[in-house]
Amino acid sequence: MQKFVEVLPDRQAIVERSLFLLVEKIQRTVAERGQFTLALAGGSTPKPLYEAMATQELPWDKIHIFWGDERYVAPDEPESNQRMARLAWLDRVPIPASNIHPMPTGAGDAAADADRHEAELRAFFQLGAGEFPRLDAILLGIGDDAHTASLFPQTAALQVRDRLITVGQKDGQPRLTFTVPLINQAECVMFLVTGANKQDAIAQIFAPEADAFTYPARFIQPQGELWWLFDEAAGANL
Ligand SMILES: O=C(O)[C@H](O)[C@@H](O)[C@H](O)[C@H](O)COP(=O)(O)O
Repeated sequence: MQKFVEVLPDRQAIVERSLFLLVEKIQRTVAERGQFTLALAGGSTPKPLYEAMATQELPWDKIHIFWGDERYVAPDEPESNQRMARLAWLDRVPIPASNIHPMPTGAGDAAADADRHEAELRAFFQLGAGEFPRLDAILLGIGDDAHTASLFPQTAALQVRDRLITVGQKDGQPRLTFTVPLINQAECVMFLVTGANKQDAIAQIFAPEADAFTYPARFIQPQGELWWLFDEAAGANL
């Protein structure tokens, strides 16, 4: 694993830096392998990056979009991560509809939809039993409780090691989420973190010793590159 930690002046600087890194990776990977697989973070932090991605001239037919987690709501609900990314970005570029792979939330049963998405990913990546796909990039955020994706503290999702997709729980509400092993298989994981309210979580995530079940982002140790992009407020104690 190669780890990169950058504290940037503000949110706009994070947008510009992450845009540069992502566009460069997309162009290089598509040139080398003809495809780029990217999983999006939800929440509010990445939205300006998604808006900036919508302005880029990229080989959209070679880019496949996934989500690292999804609230268990319909895709037209305000809390939907899929809805945010489509409005900010995907509806504004000529990416084929078949290149967009949202987490299903329509079965009325989160576990059934998790199984369905697991099967979709296994088919897309043509996986054999027990294999995990290596996504080219996974974008992630951090909650002020040090959760990432929908891997929340002291939840069963943190222990799942034999699946790609599982059901996370936030305050008793189900969410679909990438598992720790799926995230850690990635070529590149990029955390985008802003705001002073994340300082304590970051301190625990970067501490030499701390309990990963209490601070779940500590479980994220990808095979490839690990990028942490902070604004000064979030990265003040680094
Ligand atoms: O579905 C979600 O909400 C995200 O995937 C979640 O993990 C998010 O990245 C963090 O909670 C940070 O959220 P903010 O960017 O809004 O601070």
